[in-house]
Amino acid sequence: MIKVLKKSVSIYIAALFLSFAFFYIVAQVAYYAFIQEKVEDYAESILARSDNIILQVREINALREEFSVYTPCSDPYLHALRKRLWPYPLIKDIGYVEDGRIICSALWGKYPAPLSLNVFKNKVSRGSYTWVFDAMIESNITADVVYNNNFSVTVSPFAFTRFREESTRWGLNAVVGDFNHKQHFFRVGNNTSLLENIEHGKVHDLFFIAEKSCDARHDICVVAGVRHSFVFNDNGYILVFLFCVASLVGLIIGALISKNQHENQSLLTRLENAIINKELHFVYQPLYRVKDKSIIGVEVLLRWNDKQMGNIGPDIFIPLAEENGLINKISLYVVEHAIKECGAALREKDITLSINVSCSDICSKTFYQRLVDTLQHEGVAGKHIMLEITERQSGRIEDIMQSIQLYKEHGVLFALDDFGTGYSNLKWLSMLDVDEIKIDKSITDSIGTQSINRHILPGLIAMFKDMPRIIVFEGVENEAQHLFLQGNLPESCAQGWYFSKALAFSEIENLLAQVKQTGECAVQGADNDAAVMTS
Ligand SMILES: Nc1nc2c(ncn2[C@@H]2O[C@H](COP(=O)(O)O[C@H]3[C@@H](O)[C@H](n4cnc5c(=O)[nH]c(N)nc54)O[C@@H]3COP(=O)(O)O)[C@@H](O)[C@H]2O)c(=O)[nH]1
Repeated sequence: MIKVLKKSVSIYIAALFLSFAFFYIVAQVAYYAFIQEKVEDYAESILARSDNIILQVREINALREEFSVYTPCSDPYLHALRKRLWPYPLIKDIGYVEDGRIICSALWGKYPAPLSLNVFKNKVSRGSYTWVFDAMIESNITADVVYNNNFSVTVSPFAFTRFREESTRWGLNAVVGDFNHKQHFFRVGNNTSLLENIEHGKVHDLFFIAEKSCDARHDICVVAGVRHSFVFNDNGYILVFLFCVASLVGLIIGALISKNQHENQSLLTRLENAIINKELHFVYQPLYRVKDKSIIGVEVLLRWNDKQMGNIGPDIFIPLAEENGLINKISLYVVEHAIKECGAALREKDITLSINVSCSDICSKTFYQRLVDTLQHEGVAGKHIMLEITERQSGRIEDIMQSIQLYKEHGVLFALDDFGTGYSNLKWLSMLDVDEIKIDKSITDSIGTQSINRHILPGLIAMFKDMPRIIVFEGVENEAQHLFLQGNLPESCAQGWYFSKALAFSEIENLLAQVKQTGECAVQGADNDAAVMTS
């Protein structure tokens, strides 16, 4: 009980941990993508704004001729400047420049003392324009001014306010420069020196997201960047939300796994008890020779009828037994009880009993000894037993090859099951000394259909025609399949619902008796079959 409880707790802890890890990673990746997009938008918006300013400056500059009719700095001149300035939201002022000094402007009128633009150091010359960044126009008033000849345009200090606000809010940085980033015009943010270093490849920082947006027309580039913070540093609500979702998902997954484990565990315990209490029983499916429908043997198939859970198919409990180390116990049980049940019929009718075994059974000394002892005890010759193996329960093929020889000393036969599937293939066929090859139902199903497997059939038939092995087609369900086999491989054998479903032992006894009484089909032994196939 404590063990089960401990296991359940571990499952819940693991599920919660994985769920937290999953949501944490997803949140981080999503947040990274979000921030990257934001930085991209930021760079593009600054570039668009810069482009816009340049266009407005050029536009105003192109109209300068209309002021030339007035005396510079006269009232009509200033009035014309103000009128021209009005429709440009990103331009704050237009001024008249003489010898690198602004004499008057639309906003300030005539300057009491001309404003010398030559004293400012933060200057960039671009063609006929000179940009002066952070020019101090009045005490505490700075702005970017661009001028050429007698004309200056002052960019609104609020043109980039939005970007400064965004910078404060998200920690964004931007550097605006020329296309090759040799000249930097202006910067936004507190971490622009790191951004510049990253941009110039001097520093590599995985956690700094940088994006570039350029416009070749205006020879301008904006590099924007931000240090990637963890999603939870920025928003506690997201942390709480993620914690709740991850806990819920973790608990649901934990409960599902626990339930599944519990069910499997109880099924396993039930199976263990069923073996101990001999509650498993057998049905037998006959194998027929195709050409005359005579019975050459029977395959024993295990059935389990649990008192509480009802019928549980071998496709469920055999894999469960394989996964949990119970398959050997099951095989021992089958060998002992099925040979005992069928012993007389095998001897009298000279047929084979096919038994599904796992590769680990064949290599097990206990299994070998139990089979030999049972054969001796029941007085059944080894040639009446056909052990069916498949690569599904794989083992070392060299060990299996060796073990097969031991059984062969007692005349026991071997069949390679499920041939044509991934579990049984030519490599195994070439390496193992088997007496019978059972062609998987998926190949039989393709007879007379458009299935892709039908392309395999002609090759298989050609290959098996000359092969000294008993060939059994599994899962024959209709007459068309039977007729096809009769026409193409009459010496082969078949098993399937077309002939008979798996029957209780008493029914098999009746069937064998009828066959003998009516004399329709001669019952032949495996030895005869082998002889027929080789001839
Ligand atoms: N190791 C052991 N494996 C065993 C044992 N008993 C059964 N099994 C394996 O379980 C798988 C499912 O078996 P089962 O449900 O019994 O199905 C068998 C036949 O009923 C089915 N079959 C036969 N003819 C037809 C048909 O015409 N149509 C159709 N849809 N199904 C058909 O095929 C199964 C037999 O397959 P095979 O063993 O490959 O010959 C199955 O893998 C069994 O091997 C056991 O005691 N030990």
